[in-house]
Amino acid sequence: MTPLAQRQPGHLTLALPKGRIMEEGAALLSAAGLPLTLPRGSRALRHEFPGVTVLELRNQDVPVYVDLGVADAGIVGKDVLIESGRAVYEPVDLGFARCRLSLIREVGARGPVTRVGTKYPHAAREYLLARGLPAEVVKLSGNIELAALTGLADAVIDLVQTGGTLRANHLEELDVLFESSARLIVNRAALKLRRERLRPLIAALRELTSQVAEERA
Ligand SMILES: Nc1ncnc2c1ncn2[C@@H]1O[C@H](COP(=O)(O)OP(=O)(O)OP(=O)(O)O)[C@@H](O)[C@H]1O
Ligand SMILES: O=P(O)(O)OC[C@H]1O[C@H](OP(=O)(O)OP(=O)(O)O)[C@H](O)[C@@H]1O
Repeated sequence: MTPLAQRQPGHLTLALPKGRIMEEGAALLSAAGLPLTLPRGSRALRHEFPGVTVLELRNQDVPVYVDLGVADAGIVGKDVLIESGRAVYEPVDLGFARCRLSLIREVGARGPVTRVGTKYPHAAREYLLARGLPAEVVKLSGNIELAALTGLADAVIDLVQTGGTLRANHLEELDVLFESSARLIVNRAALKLRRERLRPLIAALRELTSQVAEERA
């Protein structure tokens, strides 16, 4: 991929994560006026449309591609953005993929928290440090709640939305670290170099998401 400054200023490169954000994210970008129709079942990782390229990435890689300027903008969960520590511009809360990052234990668990399993080690360490809890943090990759059920850890820090996973596994939420939703993120240099493409996109997404917020209220 050509570096930011060498790509045509009128062309946008967007980073979208495969998984639960992809479909709604692409639909919002289309509603905001970008000509995207992502193919279903394709193994292609890069999709070309008039004036727009979409890169299909893992969630954690979206802030990296945007911060390093390979993508001009992207969509990612606030949880992943916080964990990445990347100082990208975050102009729009898109209002979907709402969930919260929480401290979770087995119902009725007693004793000190000495080891915590999580996919979010930076956020977890910061949280534990702020509370003076000297627990070890173990980085895991999925089905995080199993760590609390099996004794791998005596608590986990993971996402909660409906609470269905907690109820199905006899777990309880003890504290909320932060709330999350999908965000538009933008490379700061691209905001200047591709101002005439990015400013209208940001404005359209703000307009669309404020409509969504009004409909919800
Ligand atoms: N149960 C949920 N309800 C609503 N939003 C969620 C839920 N779980 C995760 N999210 C949000 O959606 C984002 C993407 O979730 P998704 O399930 O696609 O990721 P994943 O497949 O677990 O990630 P990875 O790429 O690490 O495998 C998360 O970063 C979070 O912001
Ligand atoms: O409160 P709930 O509505 O049950 O949602 C919370 C669950 O959703 C996410 O998992 P996901 O289904 O994405 O699987 P994962 O563990 O592979 O990320 C998250 O990690 C929780 O396990």
